[in-house]
Amino acid sequence: MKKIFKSIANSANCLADVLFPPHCLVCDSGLVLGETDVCSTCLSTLPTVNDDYSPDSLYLRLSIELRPSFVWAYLLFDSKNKTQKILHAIKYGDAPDIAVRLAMIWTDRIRESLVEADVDLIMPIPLHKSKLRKRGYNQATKIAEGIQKIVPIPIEESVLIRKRNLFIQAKSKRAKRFENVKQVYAIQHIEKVAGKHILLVDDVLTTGATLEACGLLLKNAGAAKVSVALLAMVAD
Ligand SMILES: O=P(O)(O)OC[C@H]1O[C@H](OP(=O)(O)OP(=O)(O)O)[C@H](O)[C@@H]1O
Ligand SMILES: NC(=O)CC[C@H](N)C(=O)O
Repeated sequence: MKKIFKSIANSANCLADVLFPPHCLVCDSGLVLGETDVCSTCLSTLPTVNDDYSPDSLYLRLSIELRPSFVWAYLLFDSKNKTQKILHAIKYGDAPDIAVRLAMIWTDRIRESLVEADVDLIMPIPLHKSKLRKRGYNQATKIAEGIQKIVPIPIEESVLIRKRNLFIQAKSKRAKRFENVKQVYAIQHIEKVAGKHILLVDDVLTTGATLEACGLLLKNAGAAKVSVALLAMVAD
């Protein structure tokens, strides 16, 4: 029975591909066999932090108080660039799979340093439960899943919580972003944090206010080290 349903679902997918051929999320060209979400040309020409920008500026955006052990960011985000299109598709366009895939590509490149960093737990920046219900997934969790497929570190989602849903960072000006994050995040089950090296994961960093707020909560709860991994960062 399961097999019959599977083959009906496969045929429906094939029919949908014929009627509505898939297009690249970035350049809108038709995708060829083997390509999903983003065409290989766009994938190979995405602006990356290391190639196009100094990764040191990411450290500078996070406070001395947080002092992350490692910071990683893959793509450079600029208004109207390819990265913005991808991140908007991930966040607002119901395209979570590309988040997993990009995280896998990127983790494969940094695999050695990630293994060496000896991280105990991955914690995606949480969404408020009402937003999670509406979006259907947390984009940061999808990125964490991609990382985990390459380097198997447990993902822990019961510690960091988003208790208020009042603000959207993407719509706020710089100073307001630091105000927004106060009182928004909280932690529970702090026994899971003590002495651990935690890798905080998010889709994009702009001011660093979100990571800072969550990272300091974890440090104050006894985390031994906090590191940071971002699919993208906004250029200064
Ligand atoms: O570095 P910052 O200035 O803090 O900005 C980064 C944050 O902004 C976005 O969240 P946003 O509230 O826009 O969206 P979401 O909750 O809908 O994912 C993004 O997902 C990061 O979490
Ligand atoms: N949340 C962010 O800071 C994303 C950067 C940008 N404002 C965008 O969404 O296009």
